Amino acid sequence: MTAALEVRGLVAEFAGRGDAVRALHGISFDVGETEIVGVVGESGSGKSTVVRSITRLLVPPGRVAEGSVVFGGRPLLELSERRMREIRGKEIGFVAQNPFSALNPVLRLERQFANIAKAHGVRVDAASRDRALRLLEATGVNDPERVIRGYAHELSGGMAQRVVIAMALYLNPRLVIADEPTTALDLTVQRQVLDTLRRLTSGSGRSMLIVTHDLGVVAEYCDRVLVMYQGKLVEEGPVSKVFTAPGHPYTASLLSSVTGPIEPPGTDRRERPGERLAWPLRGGPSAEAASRTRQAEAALSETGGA
Ligand SMILES: Nc1ncnc2c1ncn2[C@@H]1O[C@H](COP(=O)(O)OP(=O)(O)OP(=O)(O)O)[C@@H](O)[C@H]1O
Repeated sequence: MTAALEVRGLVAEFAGRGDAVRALHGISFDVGETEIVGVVGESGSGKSTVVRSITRLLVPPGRVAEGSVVFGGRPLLELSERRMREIRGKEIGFVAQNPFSALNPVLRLERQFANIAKAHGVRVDAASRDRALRLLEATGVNDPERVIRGYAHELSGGMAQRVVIAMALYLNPRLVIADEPTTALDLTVQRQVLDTLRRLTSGSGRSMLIVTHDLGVVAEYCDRVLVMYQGKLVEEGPVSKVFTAPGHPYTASLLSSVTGPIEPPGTDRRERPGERLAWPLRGGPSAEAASRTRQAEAALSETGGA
């Protein structure tokens, strides 16, 4: 598979009073064209630092000390900030955890779409507005014409994240990077937003790198998984393989540490006590995801997580 993104030997550190603290210890991985890759690991393992390093959004005291990131043949870490800004938004769409931090509170949403277009030299006209409306509709925003004339504060969290996804996809990026895109949302809307993200990603030849702490999300939505532990990539591979036969003790413990069922966002656990990873089987989006889930379920019982 051709790689959309190639990360090699990424080392990131945070400067402190004394020695710099190393947050990433030489991370290497690829994201293939059209692939959805999940990044999992405990809090502090470096997931967000990977994403920020790749997108060059790591701010001081953080810095990338070593390594390379090649996207579409270009070395991202060596580009000027101006060139990087052109790539971000146009070729790489970014969806952050909190949608309201990504939206401007004082500008109407249509103006924000127009600003994205303008910043990338794309003509702002009826056709570009129409494209924003169609994308909002595709992300599940009701009455996009009304919404686009309004402000961020008028939106629920779920609707705001749909708007952010529409903005991230507005200029048709080849790669979408999402850092815990549903963590800030109510459980009831998390799954709808993830379904939207996947539909608009995999159906259109895009690749996605998604950071999540939710193994159920990985089981259902991702092709491959990267497992991080203390700033290192300890395991990577197809979800079906890693979840059924984890090769690293940390992955096994991550799987076995799931003490309750891995559920779709919004599921009332009391409804189905004892079930594990069974949710895509109940009207889930694809047979493939269901099969992955069955495999993960088997892995959980093998690793003693029941
Ligand atoms: N601004 C900062 N200053 C100093 N150290 C930091 C800073 N941000 C992150 N770190 C350190 O870098 C390491 C990786 O953090 P990072 O936020 O990437 O982890 P994470 O896996 O995304 O965690 P979480 O799931 O909680 O978001 C941690 O040890 C953290 O303490």
